Order: sequence, then structure tokens, then C-alpha cells
Amino acid sequence: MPLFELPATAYRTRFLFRIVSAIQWPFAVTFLSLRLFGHQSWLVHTLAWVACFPLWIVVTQQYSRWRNERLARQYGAKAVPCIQGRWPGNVDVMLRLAKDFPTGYALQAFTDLLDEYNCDTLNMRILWKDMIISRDDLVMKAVQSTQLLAFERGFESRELMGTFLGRGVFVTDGEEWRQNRALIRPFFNKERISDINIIDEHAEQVLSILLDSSRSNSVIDVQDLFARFTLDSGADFLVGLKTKSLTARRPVAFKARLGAKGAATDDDFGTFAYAFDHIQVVIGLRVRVGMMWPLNELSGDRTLLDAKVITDWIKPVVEEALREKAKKKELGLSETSEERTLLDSFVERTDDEAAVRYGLLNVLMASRDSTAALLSFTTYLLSLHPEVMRRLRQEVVDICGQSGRPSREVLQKMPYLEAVLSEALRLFPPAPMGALWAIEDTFVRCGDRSEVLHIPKGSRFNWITLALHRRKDFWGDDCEDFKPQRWLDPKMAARLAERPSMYIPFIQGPRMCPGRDFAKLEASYLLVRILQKFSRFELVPEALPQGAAPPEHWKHRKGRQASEKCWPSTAFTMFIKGGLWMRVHE
Ligand code: HEM
Repeated sequence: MPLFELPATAYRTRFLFRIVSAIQWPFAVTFLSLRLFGHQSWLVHTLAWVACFPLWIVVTQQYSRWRNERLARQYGAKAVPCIQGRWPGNVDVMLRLAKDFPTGYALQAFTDLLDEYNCDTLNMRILWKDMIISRDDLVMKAVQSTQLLAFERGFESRELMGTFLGRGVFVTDGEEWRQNRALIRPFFNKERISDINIIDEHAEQVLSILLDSSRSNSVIDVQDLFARFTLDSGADFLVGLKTKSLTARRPVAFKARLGAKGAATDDDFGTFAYAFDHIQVVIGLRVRVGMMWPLNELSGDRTLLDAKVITDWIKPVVEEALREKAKKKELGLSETSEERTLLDSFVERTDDEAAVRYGLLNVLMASRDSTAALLSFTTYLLSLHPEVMRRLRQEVVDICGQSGRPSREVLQKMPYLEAVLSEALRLFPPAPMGALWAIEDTFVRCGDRSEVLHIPKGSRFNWITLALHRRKDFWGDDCEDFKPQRWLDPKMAARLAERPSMYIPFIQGPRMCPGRDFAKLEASYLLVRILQKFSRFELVPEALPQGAAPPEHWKHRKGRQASEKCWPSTAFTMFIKGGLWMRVHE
């Protein structure tokens, strides 16, 4: 078995291997030189050993710069601008990012770097490894779509996320990814996702919780509520599993403590939800810290405890499905295709419990957290903009009435609702960044079309959707404001038609989100049902758990950060730190 195919938990062995392979050449060259020239003096020996590693770094860096420049010249391209940090290997930049991510405004550290260097694509080159960040739509389009073949998720991503996502669709490439994707695709066909019944059962529960809360004038964490709703409807839709998290204990206002993302609860479901969130926070930190993350986890894998909680939760369901399959086989029965869930489909392909479990977890993670983020940020923005809330409610009441279940067709004829959701997805894209590794030297045309950039083989390319969606040159001086009406402006529509890559909440190309329509349907449906009943959302920041209020120093920063009333944060997906505590008014 090649070393890079060791299980994800063997990250320390791989890290050691990487260090050994990085130092073997300077070690060998120094050893041979000393032997060859027969020096005996301890001074020469000491100097040679001390100098060999920095010297080696200088030589290899000069070589790589020369090689990249030569290649770029050959293809009429230029190198991606590179950060010149104060410390060797840009260690100061790495420390700045590691410090900023847990305490800063979501991904602002990347935007600040791009602003400082006055460019849209920048090589952070942390520890002499090419790590590119970009808010350039054409560069992103090349990486995600037209030149995708030159990029992969690779073993790096399986090492980062393997204990959580195994070899599921998010972390595989080539034929294995195609097979994973083909298995998921049929579950998003029109007929299946038009079945509002699946969503409605859970939407009714949300409504009844909100009604209770409104009638008792109590404060409720709606982010937590939305995460339960998307888990229950996602599990029902994909697995046929009744997770019933909406009936479990919820965090209590003014008493809740800070969870991994939002607020925490202390029951069985709370333990699972904490693990599901916390594992993403740990992995999110690994991604941002870069290749040195194993140093942070030398004493042990910080995902293992969470992975065990998640496994204990989902394993019995998969084992039951495998037993059912065996039983049916024995009796010579087969299921009709209408009844089949994603779980059945996975089980049909393999008897490997872990493969099925990871397959499900990939889709559950995608479906629960991103749609919950869309719902939470939309509600947050509506609470800040009563004029938008009024207009949206008018549309809801005019088209759907004050009660009753809107059909998919009706939901698609609500232009203002569509505009509100698009604007929320623009300002707070639930998946605010993503990454792929370059497997060959690639040349991509950048935003103003005047230049071609060279992305060196082996580099990690990070697209920052959040920064792209807030670019002044695309969205105007009010790019950070919540203005759903911009989506109804014909000039905006023309601009988007001409440059669709400027707006990519679901990314683009072959890896584009397959759950896009289901997510929009789920969010639209729940919002309409809520707005039929409620006319005002009132933020109650005092109910936030300790440590979740936006820090004072944000007031001195620019843009949304200065006036934000909640703490937008990010792991895999965006979330509001500590939860979104509100009173809802009938
Ligand atoms: C507002 C809600 C959603 C947003 C904004 C969203 C966004 C995205 C984005 C940006 C990606 C690409 C991630 C990457 O490759 O780095 C993605 C992938 C994916 N999404 Fe979604 N998503 C949403 C909802 C859903 C739902 C509801 C499901 C399933 C029920 C789903 C299933 C998936 C899957 C399976 C992938 C992996 C695709 C692949 O790698 O080929 N998503 N999503």
C-alpha cells in the first residue's frame, strides 16, 4: 500500500515521512561532501550541518522560482503575486491566519490580504508551499469548470477529512468521484424533489415551535431550529430516517452555553449535533492552517471523538439496511424504484458498512448545514430590514394566502422571494470557500482578460466565494448592503447573463452542487410557511451565550463587519456563532 493511501488517522506517520523526504537530500549532500573532502574539524562539521537546511531551502526556492518563471514565459503568462512575509516561509502570515480564523469575521483575513496586495489572486506561499487564494471569477471558473481536469481533491483532502467523510463524493476524484456522484444524482430528479410532503411534515413542527415561542413571548435560537429542520427533512428525504431532532430538547435562551458553532444542549441529540458541528470546525481549522496542521494535533487526532459519536448514531441504521438487504435477497424480493432512498441505493452497491455510512454522511453534511445557513442568514437579514420583510410578506400573502401549502410551481412564481434568497446567498454564501490541488502546471486567464496566470503544479487553489460576492466592481458601491431589489433590475440580469461566473453560491462546472433545487425548494417552502404566520423577527442579542457577541474592535473595521449584529463565522459552511436568538411576532 503506498504511504499516501494509509488511513486518515495516520497523519503523523505521513507528516514524518514528508519531513524525512524534505530533509533527505540536504542531509545526503552534506554527508557526502564531508566524506569527499575528508574534513575532520568539528567547526567545519558543525557549520556544514547547521547551514545545510537553510541553504537547501534557498537553493530549492531559487530553482522553483526559475522553473516557474521559465514556464510562465514559455506560455506568455505571469506568476501569481506572492506574499513577502517578514519571517522565512511566511510563518508570520500562517500565525496571523491561525489567530484570526477563530476570532475574526468570516474569511475577512483572506480579503484583507487580497486588499493589502491590491490583487484578486494571491499566493500566500506558506512554508514554501504554493497556497493560492482567489476572488477572481474567471480564474475560479477555469479551476472549477473549464480546466478542472488539471485539479483534484487528492489525498490531502482525504487526510484532512477522512475520519468524517471517508471516500465520499466531496473527497474523491476521477472514476471514484463519478461513481459517487452518479449514485446521488437520481435523488434530485424533479418528481422526487417536488414532493412537498417530505418537507411539510417537518415545516409544520417548526411552525408549531415558533407559535409556542411567539405566544409565550419567549426568545428562541432559530439557527438551531433550522439546523434541526434541515437534518430531519434531509434524513427523511435521503435515508427515509426519522431523526426527530425537532422534538428533542433545544437550547434555552439566556442559559445556553456556546457550542461548536451555535448554542449547545446537553441531551443525546445535543451530543450528536455538537460532534457533527465540532468535527467540521476542527477540519475547517486544519484547512486554513495548511500543511503544518499535524503539529497542532501531535498528541492525538482531534476528530476521533466526534467521529465516534457520529458513527454510533448512524451505524445502526446502515447495519439495519444491510440486514434488510440480506433478508430480501434470501426471499428473492426486490424494491420498486419509487420507494428507494439514497441509503437503499448505497446498500445495493456494496455490503461495506463504512462505505455506505460515509456516502450518507457526505450528503447529510451538505444538506443539513448549507440550507440551515441560508435560512438563518436570510432570517437575520430580514430582521435587520423590516421594509424587505414587509414587501416579502405581501408577496407571500398575495400569492400563497395566509395559510395553506404552496406548491413547487407557485413557489417558482415568487420573484421577490427569489430575489431575497439570491441576495442572502450572495452576502453569506453557505459554502464560502473551497479548494482543489493542481496536479499539473496550469495557465488560466484572469479577470480583466489581459493576463494569463500560472498556477504551479502541486499548489493548493482556494476560491473565496464570499469575497467574490462582495466585489465592488461587480456589485457596485453598495456591494455589502442587503438589497434584494438589485435582482429585479434588468441591468443586473443583463450583467449576470454576460458574466454568470460573478455569482456562484453552488459553484459551477462538473462538481456543482447537485442539491441546489432541493435546497431552494426547502428554504422557500419553510420561509413562506413562516411568513404566512409571522410579520416580524426581533433580534435579541442579549440572549447569546457568553463569547458569541461580535467583538468591540469590529466597530473600527470597514464594511459590514463594522455594523454586523451577529458573528458570521465559518467551518465547512457559514454559521452564526452562538446562534440566532430572536422573538418572532405573529
Ligand atoms: C443553500 C444550500 C446549498 C448550498 C449553498 C450548497 C453549495 C454547494 C457547493 C458550493 C458545493 C461545492 C463544494 C465544493 O466542491 O467545494 C456543493 C456540493 C455538494 N452539495 Fe450542496 N449546497 C446546498 C445544499 C445542498 C443540499 C440540500 C444537498 C443534498 C441534499 C447538497 C448536496 C451536495 C453534494 C452531494 C455536493 C458534492 C458534489 C460533488 O463534489 O460532486 N447540497 N454544494
